[in-house]
Amino acid sequence: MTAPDTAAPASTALLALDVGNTRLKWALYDRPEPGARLLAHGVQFLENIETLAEGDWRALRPPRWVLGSIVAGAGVRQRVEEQLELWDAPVQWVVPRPAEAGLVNGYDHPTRLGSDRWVAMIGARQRLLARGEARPCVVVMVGTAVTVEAIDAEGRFLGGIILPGHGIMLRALESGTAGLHVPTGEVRAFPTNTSDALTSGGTFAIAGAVQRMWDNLSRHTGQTPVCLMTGGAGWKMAPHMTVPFELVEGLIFDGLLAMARERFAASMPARA
Ligand SMILES: Nc1ncnc2c1ncn2[C@@H]1O[C@H](COP(=O)(O)OP(=O)(O)O)[C@@H](O)[C@H]1O
Ligand SMILES: CC(C)(COP(=O)(O)O)[C@@H](O)C(=O)NCCC(=O)O
Ligand SMILES: [K+]
Repeated sequence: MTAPDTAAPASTALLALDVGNTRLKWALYDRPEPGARLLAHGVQFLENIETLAEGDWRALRPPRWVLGSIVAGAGVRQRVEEQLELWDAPVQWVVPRPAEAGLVNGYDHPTRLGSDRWVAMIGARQRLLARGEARPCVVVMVGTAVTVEAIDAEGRFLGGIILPGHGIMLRALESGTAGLHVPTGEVRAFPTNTSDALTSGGTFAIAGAVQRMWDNLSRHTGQTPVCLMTGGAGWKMAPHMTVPFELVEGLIFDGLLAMARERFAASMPARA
């Protein structure tokens, strides 16, 4: 039996969430698969989560599915879930698996990997495959923390590193010393004042860490890796990188769409 043409079409919209330690990023798509149309998107600092249901989300097309990555704590998760009560759609929070969407998880305990790292790597792998580049890949995420992951040409996540982001590095130095309370400086090759010394130090630490992982992966695979960089503070690093890289927005959302296809596409209404 087919539904009459006059019936209102059921929503096939997907709300994708990326909840980090500083900000919640969200994107609403018309369907749960790569290539879906972006209907709306936004970002809120975690302290403003309570405004979402009455604010940004109020007039949205109601999603049928909600798929999210969260690395913030249980309290934040609870607060996000309260806002999601606006709709009937239950939320699925990603838990990294041993393998998913073409990627194999090399972590000792796969579920202990940050879900944002797993989802971004799936997004990176999909992006490379879509353009026919099954090459080793370094994935850099510059957020509250910085993560640098290594994936080989076959889609195996070999391992990755975690280091403090710009803000945490500065706050750590400020709180651990007497003489480092200074304004933000410039990145210089040879800093000659405290502000520039701190800003350059943090930037070189991140750029150097990426260089090191890129070298490790080159040596391990014997191939030249692709480097994809994403995250809220990626633009700050872009002028100072020492390996060839691409700054890509929304790697996490690419990953969430690929996972959504595997989870939800089967329950999509057949297209005319
Ligand atoms: N408007 C902005 N101005 C300056 N820095 C920003 C801005 N937005 C984001 N950032 C930087 O990006 C980081 C947050 O990036 P994001 O990817 O949202 O992190 P997370 O996923 O950890 O919440 C902040 O720690 C800050 O360094
Ligand atoms: C490393 C992270 C803190 C990064 O968080 P973010 O900067 O995106 O807020 C997060 O991915 C996390 O909590 N990971 C769990 C531990 C791990 O990945 O090994
Ligand atoms: K993140």
